[in-house]
Amino acid sequence: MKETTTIFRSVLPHEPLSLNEANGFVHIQGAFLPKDVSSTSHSGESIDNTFDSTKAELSNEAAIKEMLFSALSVNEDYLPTDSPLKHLQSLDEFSPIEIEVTVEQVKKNEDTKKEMIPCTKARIMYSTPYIARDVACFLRHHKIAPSDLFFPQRSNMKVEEECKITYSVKNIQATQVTQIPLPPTHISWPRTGMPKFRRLLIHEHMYNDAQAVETIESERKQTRFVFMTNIINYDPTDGDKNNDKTVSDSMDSLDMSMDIIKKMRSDPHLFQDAVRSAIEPIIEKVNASLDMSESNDSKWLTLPPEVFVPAKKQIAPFKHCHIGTRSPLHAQALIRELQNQQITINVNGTQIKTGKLYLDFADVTQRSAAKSNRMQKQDPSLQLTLIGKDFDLPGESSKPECTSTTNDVVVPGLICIHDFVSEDEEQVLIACLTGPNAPWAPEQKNFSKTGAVKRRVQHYGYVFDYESADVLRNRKDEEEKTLCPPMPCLPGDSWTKEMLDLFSDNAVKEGSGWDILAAVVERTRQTEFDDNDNEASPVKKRYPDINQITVNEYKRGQGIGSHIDTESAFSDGLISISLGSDCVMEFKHKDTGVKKLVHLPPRSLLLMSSDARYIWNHQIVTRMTDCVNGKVLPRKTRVSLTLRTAITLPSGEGKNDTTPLAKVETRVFPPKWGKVSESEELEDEDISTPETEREHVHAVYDAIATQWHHTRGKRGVLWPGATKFLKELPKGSIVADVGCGDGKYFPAIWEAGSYVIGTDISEPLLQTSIGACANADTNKAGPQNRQVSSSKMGLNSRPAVAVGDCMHIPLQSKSCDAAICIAVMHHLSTSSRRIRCLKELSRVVKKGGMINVQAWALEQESNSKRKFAGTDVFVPFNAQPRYLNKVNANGEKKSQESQNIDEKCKGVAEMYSDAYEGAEYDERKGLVVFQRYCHMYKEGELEDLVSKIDSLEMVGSGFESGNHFVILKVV
Ligand SMILES: O=C(O)CCC(=O)C(=O)O
Ligand SMILES: [Fe+2]
Repeated sequence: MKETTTIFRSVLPHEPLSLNEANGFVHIQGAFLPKDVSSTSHSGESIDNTFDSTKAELSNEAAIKEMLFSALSVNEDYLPTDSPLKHLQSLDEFSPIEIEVTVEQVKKNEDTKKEMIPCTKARIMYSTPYIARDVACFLRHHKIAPSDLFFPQRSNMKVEEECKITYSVKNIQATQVTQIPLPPTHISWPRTGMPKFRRLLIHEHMYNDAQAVETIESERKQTRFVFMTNIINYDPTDGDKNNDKTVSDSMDSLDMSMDIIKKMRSDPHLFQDAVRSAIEPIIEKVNASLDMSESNDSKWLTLPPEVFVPAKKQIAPFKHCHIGTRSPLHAQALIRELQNQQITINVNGTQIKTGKLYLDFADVTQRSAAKSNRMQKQDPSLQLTLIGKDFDLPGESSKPECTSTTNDVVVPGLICIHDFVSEDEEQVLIACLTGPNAPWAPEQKNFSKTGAVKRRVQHYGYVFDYESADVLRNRKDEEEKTLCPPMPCLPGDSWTKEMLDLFSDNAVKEGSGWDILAAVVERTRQTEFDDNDNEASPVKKRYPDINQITVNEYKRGQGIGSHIDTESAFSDGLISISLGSDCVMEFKHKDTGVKKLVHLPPRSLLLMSSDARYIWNHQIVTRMTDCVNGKVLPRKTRVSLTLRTAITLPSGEGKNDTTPLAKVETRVFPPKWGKVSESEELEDEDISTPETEREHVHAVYDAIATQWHHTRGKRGVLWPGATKFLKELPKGSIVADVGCGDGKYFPAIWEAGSYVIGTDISEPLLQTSIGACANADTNKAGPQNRQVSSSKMGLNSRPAVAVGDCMHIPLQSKSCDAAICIAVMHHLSTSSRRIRCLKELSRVVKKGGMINVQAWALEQESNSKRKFAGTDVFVPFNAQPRYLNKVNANGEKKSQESQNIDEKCKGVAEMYSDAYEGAEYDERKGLVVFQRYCHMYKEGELEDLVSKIDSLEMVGSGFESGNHFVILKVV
């Protein structure tokens, strides 16, 4: 960390965090000491003072820094399950950026003034103040002792052995600190950034308790935040060409051209200014009634309130805003005057009538505090006392993010079966249907990049064409490549229920989502549904002809407009299976308009038949939460399976004389769009790079290279098996490290007395493997040094590295004595490419030479935080924009050089998600989330591949740290 004279101060409990601050800092104290400084160990035993600082390569402070860095960094798997740190480490971005450590003597306490004890202080820098806050809260709330931080890793920590660090028993004291000076007055809040708001819970501040009010007043002075919603109910997803013309809650009187929406989208200040001028008169009225002579604070009361508008990317960007007021009186006046009102706002000269406004108090205090408060009971009646004036509670529709509840819904023909799918099945199904092999309908293949979020869909068997509202085998132009993927089916027929369950259990173990989908379809076809429509003579209903699946993915906040599924396209009996999230489906009678709200829990099956299918519209309203029997259920990503029977309808005849279309099914997984080649063999020969790998492997590593090296490579956690393999090679071997990445294994190869030639397809990653050359003069080969130092090597040389694809390793045949290929094969997406990689390894290694291949395993240890729900999955990587390569304002990649964008970190993060395919922007954290394609190897799978190659002999195989490995000999 750079020397700095800037003073750090604690962040106050109610202080809004500043987005001006690119980094966040946590200060921890009083915990861990090198043995030579302290006199007793944490267990109270006296310790030997054998610490020899001349032996240690690092100073005490540097050693502690090293350990802290390692302990607080996210490390794949090496923390035991019971470590409290596991919780914190579930996210990559929690890795510290810099740590500054000082060890000093401090007075023990005031009474024993003389007694000085050693104390360690560290200031840890994180990428944003929000992460720093999370870490500080975590350390405090979990009462983390130094031993919790370090002990679990002892075996992995050479530094610890060398430096003999000892621990005090006291918990680590953690505070969030900042360099930003306190605002000069209590009335200011950051104007340039958006504070993170949350709803203010009534009981939190107990406004009806005079004493509490006083305390809060003195703490937070006069600032109050108000949330206002239903301003403009414009939802950009409404315009989709779906069968679902969204009948959102939009107000009837809204008469607004797309033009003004476009203008507002390009300049959110227009909306902000419009709201600000609309509320100004109310504030002025309050100000006029105030006695300005009363208090010193009077001058600030006249300051205007601040309007915070949602970020551009929000689904309903002009629906709500937050208003920061200078006084509780302002806030109350706004809530009183505007509650349930429709007002007219002036956007750049255009008059827009708002919906019925709903306002409530909001806050910017810590989320964790809010969370614990939320556990306490809430009394909704307090809402009225709070505002201090009787007025009608806003109607259901104007309540933000919440629906009302309906118990015992009766819609004739509607049946909901809970737990139709098991939790295990659900997990694997979701991983498969949202994973790398999912055949999204072409126009919706990409992750959403703009505000107009499109629901992604998949079709199997028949395409539902949203334009013609009909079912088609292929899309309009009849081209073969537009043939829709067939439905996955079971092997053979005559499946009993027991056989189905067994089959599905096994598919769960094998991570095969397609088999589970096939089993769930068959289970549905076999289900006998009660007929709640016809209680007098109950007949069971069955739908054995189901021949079409539509998969809908609803990201949080997405929905589907009110509709009745096309009658001429599908028979009676529509089935919707919900996965991943609760949701409320709204049914509205076609003629009477009667509405019924139905709660669909995850894993449930909903059958719409007879009336429910033909005379009730169904809809999922776009919103973030649902309210079921008084309980607010936040929505998560919901994946639904709509199972239907596509039909031909002879003209002129009734809906009962329909013929189901033929089933189109397959056992070739993953089902794909287009004509499936007759001979699978032919396809197997193809080793060209699939798009999935380009976007979700190559581009990702190029983009994240710097961070990868910084947060993972540098810590140099090596698989012991690989190190052992290297040690056993004859000294002086030339070792090809295929897919060497940032050269994590280079020092180990050197230490084993061999020479390395590293190849990798990612040039930026390869750059980091040679970048540490400048450290050659420190004479150290260590985790910080990828290559070998001058003293050890006799030469000031760098390792030989080359950019190259493992499909064509850029080395001559038989040029190496051995090869390692670690964590590479799990990024290859076809079996032909996996076989080719092994063939290439065997080609470059001499006869008799050894090869070590390691790849991620489907089967993870029970204590691992990694769990893979399928064989082909996306594994997210949270990237901090500051590490990413440069992009310009249009989201185009500019160059490979990495840049420092501390200042504008948050603001530009969005651009990165535009520049990189398969990356999404996490707004809350200001991070770019990349999805890495991974194929998880089942036990024995590597061995099977090896057996296909004559020139390779299996010498050993095994499992370590979540990976399968094979040791091969070239014969
Ligand atoms: O997602 C759902 O549950 C319903 C989907 C639906 O109504 C449709 O695809 O027609
Ligand atoms: Fe539908």
